[in-house]
Amino acid sequence: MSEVRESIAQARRVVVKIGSSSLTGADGRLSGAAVRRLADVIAGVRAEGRQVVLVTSGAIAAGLSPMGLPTRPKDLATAQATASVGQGVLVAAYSAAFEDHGVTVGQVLLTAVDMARRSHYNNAQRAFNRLLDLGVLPIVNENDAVATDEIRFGDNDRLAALVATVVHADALVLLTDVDGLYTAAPGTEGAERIDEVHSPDEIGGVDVSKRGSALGTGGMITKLEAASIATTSGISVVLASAPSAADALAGRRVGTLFHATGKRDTTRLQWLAHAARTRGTIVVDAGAARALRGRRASLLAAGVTDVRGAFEAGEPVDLIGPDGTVVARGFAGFSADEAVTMKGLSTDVLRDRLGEHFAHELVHIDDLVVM
Ligand SMILES: Nc1ncnc2c1ncn2[C@@H]1O[C@H](COP(=O)(O)OP(=O)(O)O)[C@@H](O)[C@H]1O
Ligand SMILES: N[C@@H](CCC(=O)OP(=O)(O)O)C(=O)O
Repeated sequence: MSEVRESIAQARRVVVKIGSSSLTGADGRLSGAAVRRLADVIAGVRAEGRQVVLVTSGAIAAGLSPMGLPTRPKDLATAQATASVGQGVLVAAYSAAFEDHGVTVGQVLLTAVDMARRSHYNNAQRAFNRLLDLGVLPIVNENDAVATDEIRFGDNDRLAALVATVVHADALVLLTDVDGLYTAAPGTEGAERIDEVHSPDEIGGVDVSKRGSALGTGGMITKLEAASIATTSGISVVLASAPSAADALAGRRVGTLFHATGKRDTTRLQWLAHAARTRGTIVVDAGAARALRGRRASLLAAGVTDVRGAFEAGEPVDLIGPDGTVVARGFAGFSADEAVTMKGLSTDVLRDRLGEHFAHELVHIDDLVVM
């Protein structure tokens, strides 16, 4: 067994994600020392000529003190306000820490829609590429201040995996408060660290049900989802503890390595096929199902017989045929409520009855993947 994980050691473009639990002290507040330690490690990686995108949680944790709050707020509005205050504090802490290394940082705040809709996705991709070309370190977080319950990721694990696909990263390093994936939650008797995962089947029996820390949101479940998104897109993943960040990035045998299973340079559509949780279902007639299977056409409202679930425009939906089999997955061009009023109508009728805005595909051909 090789001592160095080449897929990580050789990675030229790396997305590093750090969770709230690793950025906070015992009091649950942002730890300046933790921010500086991470900045030291990332500056070292960049000095080797590698490019890094940092996805960092911690906005809510950083907002607790200025807002005079003892614990993470439960209601969405207060969480949004706290994140809005804390995000500035968080990025200021990183800016100062990276300035000591002569590294300029740029803040990028994303919502789930930015990762789903083609136009937003392309826009984000262009911004990342230019920041990296200019030698800037992009610092990413979810745009918590405007993300509603329906559309928010909530955890940053899946966001980090999607960012890794957007920037065509070679590797994704997830830093957390535990030194890898265990066969059961750490502390459980007999739980052992898993060194490498070659395929999802190997970890089918792993218990990830135990929640993470009070500040972290996703626990291990969202980390495994993130690993699945990235590895099926050809990106190797290491899950490791924050103190072992330097070793993890150097490819030393710390944490858990998830080997890439898919091809590199996949698009957001492969993510859609493999890992997206769909928010609803659009039932199509036999003709539309044939056209979709032949990858010949967008889905028009005329071919839709039923709409199920509650989805917003831009969210992933299953497209199923009259026999109930999933034909394709796509990003909906309209919300479920809108789709219900549009179903079965031709484009001309939609234009006449509902106006120009509705005279469009329900799912554009560029926004769907045949299953
Ligand atoms: N099988 C498992 N292996 C490792 N950790 C697990 C497992 N099941 C649950 N966990 C929990 O997941 C936690 C990490 O998730 P979380 O607190 O959300 O971290 P972060 O803030 O870094 O996203 C660990 O502290 C651990 O308690
Ligand atoms: N966007 C939120 C992060 C949410 C969160 O806690 O994520 P994580 O710690 O990665 O599970 C914040 O900055 O507070």
